[in-house]
Amino acid sequence: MIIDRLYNTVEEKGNICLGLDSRLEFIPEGLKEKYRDISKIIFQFNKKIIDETRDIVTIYKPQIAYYEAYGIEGLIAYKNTLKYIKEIGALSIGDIKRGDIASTAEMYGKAHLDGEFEADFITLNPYMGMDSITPYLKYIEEGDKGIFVLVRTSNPGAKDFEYLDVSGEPLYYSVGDKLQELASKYKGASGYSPIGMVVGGTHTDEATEIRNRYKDMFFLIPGYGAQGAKGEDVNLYLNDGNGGVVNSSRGIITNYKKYEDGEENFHKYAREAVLKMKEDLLNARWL
Ligand SMILES: O=c1ccn([C@@H]2O[C@H](COP(=O)(O)O)[C@@H](O)[C@H]2O)c(=O)[nH]1
Repeated sequence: MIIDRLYNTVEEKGNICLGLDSRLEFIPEGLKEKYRDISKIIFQFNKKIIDETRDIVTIYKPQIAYYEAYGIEGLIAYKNTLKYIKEIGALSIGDIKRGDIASTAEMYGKAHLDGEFEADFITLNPYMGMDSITPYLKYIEEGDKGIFVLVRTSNPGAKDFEYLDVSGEPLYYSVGDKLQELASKYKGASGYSPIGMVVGGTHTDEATEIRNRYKDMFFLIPGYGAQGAKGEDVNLYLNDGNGGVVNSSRGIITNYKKYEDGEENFHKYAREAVLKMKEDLLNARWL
């Protein structure tokens, strides 16, 4: 199962999920002058970063908004990035956060777990209910794919709805419990399911409770770096160093901007940021 591949890659390389939120403002001028076409500029930026980090990164997560924003050219870059990640034998999360009625969800599944935008995992928004999730199960059963569903997100606005009281508990537990029930039907050798949860690393008060309640769920943990979460925060969401991948996007891909020679060496500074993050996570584990 894809989740066992992810689990084993975490054992081998650690927890880093590198977010490819590759907006043009984040791309060095030299690369823009060299390639000119937006699709090539973005793809070459991603490729250089992937090539420089593939031995220390567990999974790559392009966020589709950063590609859609540039129209067809951006989507070509999105497609080619996912294709390249697959070609080199690395893992991908298509961060698409879709959620719609079943007949529409079927088409999202076809596009993002099978079609031109095929990724190993995709992110989903469960707000419309479990019938917006079930159309993706056939890709888990037959296509060896996985999903990460939003449960308690990293943004400040998470408090607006996700924390609303439902029978004495925050709403995110209603979502989490339903997902855990569904996930229990699909378990890999690692003990985890290809149905995982998105749990932001920026809120820590409830971290231990969430981790203990969903001990057997694999987490995608955004919020590290640019949004303020630190190693000791995100570590609360891991299970002895596994059971989750920690995403950082801006913190890695724009690290080069801090250096005078950054533009020519953007990929090297991305690697530096990954190494620093790995060390931070490792230190947090032994605190
Ligand atoms: O709760 C969530 C869910 C998804 N994200 C996504 O993760 C990255 C974070 O980027 P940074 O630059 O590291 O802040 C981005 O693609 C978000 O769309 C999230 O932040 N929080």
